Amino acid sequence: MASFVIEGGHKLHGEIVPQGAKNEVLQVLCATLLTDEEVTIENIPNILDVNNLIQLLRDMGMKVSKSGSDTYTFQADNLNLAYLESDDFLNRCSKLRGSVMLVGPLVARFGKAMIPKPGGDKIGRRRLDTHFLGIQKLGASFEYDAVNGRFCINAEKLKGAYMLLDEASVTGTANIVMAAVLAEGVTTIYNAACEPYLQQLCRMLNRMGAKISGIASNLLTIEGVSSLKGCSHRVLPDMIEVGSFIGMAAMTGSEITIKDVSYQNLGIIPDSFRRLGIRLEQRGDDIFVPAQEHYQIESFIDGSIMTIADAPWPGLTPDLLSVMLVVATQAKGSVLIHQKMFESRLFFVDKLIDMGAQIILCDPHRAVVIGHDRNFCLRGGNMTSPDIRAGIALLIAALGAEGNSRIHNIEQIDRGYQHIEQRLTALGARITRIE
Ligand SMILES: CC(=O)N[C@H]1[C@@H](OP(=O)(O)OP(=O)(O)OC[C@H]2O[C@@H](n3ccc(=O)[nH]c3=O)[C@H](O)[C@@H]2O)O[C@H](CO)[C@@H](O)[C@@H]1O
Ligand SMILES: C=C(OP(=O)(O)O)C(=O)O
Repeated sequence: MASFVIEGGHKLHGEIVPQGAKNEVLQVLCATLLTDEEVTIENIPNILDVNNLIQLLRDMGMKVSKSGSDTYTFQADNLNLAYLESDDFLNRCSKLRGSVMLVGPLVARFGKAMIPKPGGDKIGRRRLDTHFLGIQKLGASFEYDAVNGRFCINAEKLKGAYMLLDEASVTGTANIVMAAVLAEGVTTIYNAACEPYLQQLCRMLNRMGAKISGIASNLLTIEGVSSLKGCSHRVLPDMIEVGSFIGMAAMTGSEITIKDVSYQNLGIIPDSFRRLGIRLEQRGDDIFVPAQEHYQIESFIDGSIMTIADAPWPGLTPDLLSVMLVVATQAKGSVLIHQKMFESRLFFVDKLIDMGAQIILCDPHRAVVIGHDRNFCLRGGNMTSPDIRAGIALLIAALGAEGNSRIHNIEQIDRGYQHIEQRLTALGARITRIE
């Protein structure tokens, strides 16, 4: 397990460019399975989760060629479907949440798919009912093979259907959409998730010849087509990285410009940081965060304590709450951080409390942060990153702390943040990777 050693207390300064969005890439990579023609994707980040999925596709027989530093072309014209039965396939899928989205395209194009319980962060229950119920509605059968610990999905033919999802699952909606584009007839998905990740997937599929309408809403209508063709696609900047950098600037009192953020696709994220008192300016398509010694958390209009809570898009993504919680530890005022979706994502606050933060963990979903207004500086600590976003949040805490910190298990951070120590070192951070 690799770790980071961080010398805290240094101001950062300069410009940083966000990588392509991890959660979008995982979707569009799976969608390349839907055609035998070439699909070229630009702005693919060099991160563990994405590299693992690309390798998985290669092992399935996908032709993959790299035509630029972040551009790849994929062609699924001669897949080895027998590989899906192998232990190697199941082992690799079980390490990666995104692998669950192989089911939709495989069942749509080849009539069968195989999947173990997928990996990803251990941040609470992560059920797959929405995926399975949706694909079943299209006519596929699901069987759980307890001996090999895998789900086997089969369909002679998929047929369009109406469905009201039990929850607006991000990867669930992507999976169903990818199955429905090649189904016969019309599929209507109500209570669909509509994150920019999904909007991008649907736009790419339409460029491939799919007929999806209602993009960006929670009601998608998909008219099935018999085949899809190749296309080119550019991945949006990673909104979670953008939010992480806003938090990092605030926590370290630094002036940073985050370049080319695709501001119109950030939704409520900038305003959510503003509610913590953080000033940020939109400059063209960049975000400028000025150096701020103090920032004051707003109250609600009736004077009651601010709550920052997650919700399905266009609500606030749960993936930024850990960062916002850390930032609040040095704000003036108090805030309730309410992580509604996941029940095991806030336990990392113990580490922040050890560093001197004032936090009350009310229950697994809710933590109250009483900001220090920089009257007390967090002290460096020795900690382990439990999940990707707690990992980056702890890194931000360490950058703002006095003294040295060590963060173990940084593979969690590497899952989603490209060359993070080099990019932050270029801004003036002191981070060393210890293998
Ligand atoms: C690879 C990928 O894209 N991962 C993202 C994806 O995971 P993923 O697609 O796995 O997450 P889901 O959207 O399915 O659900 C996340 C959690 O929220 C709960 N839930 C979901 C919808 C809802 O309306 N109500 C509700 O309570 C679910 O029960 C689950 O516990 O979306 C999550 C929610 O934005 C993000 O944290 C993950 O980073
Ligand atoms: C929870 C996340 O990732 P995954 O769904 O891949 O575990 C995340 O990106 O914050």
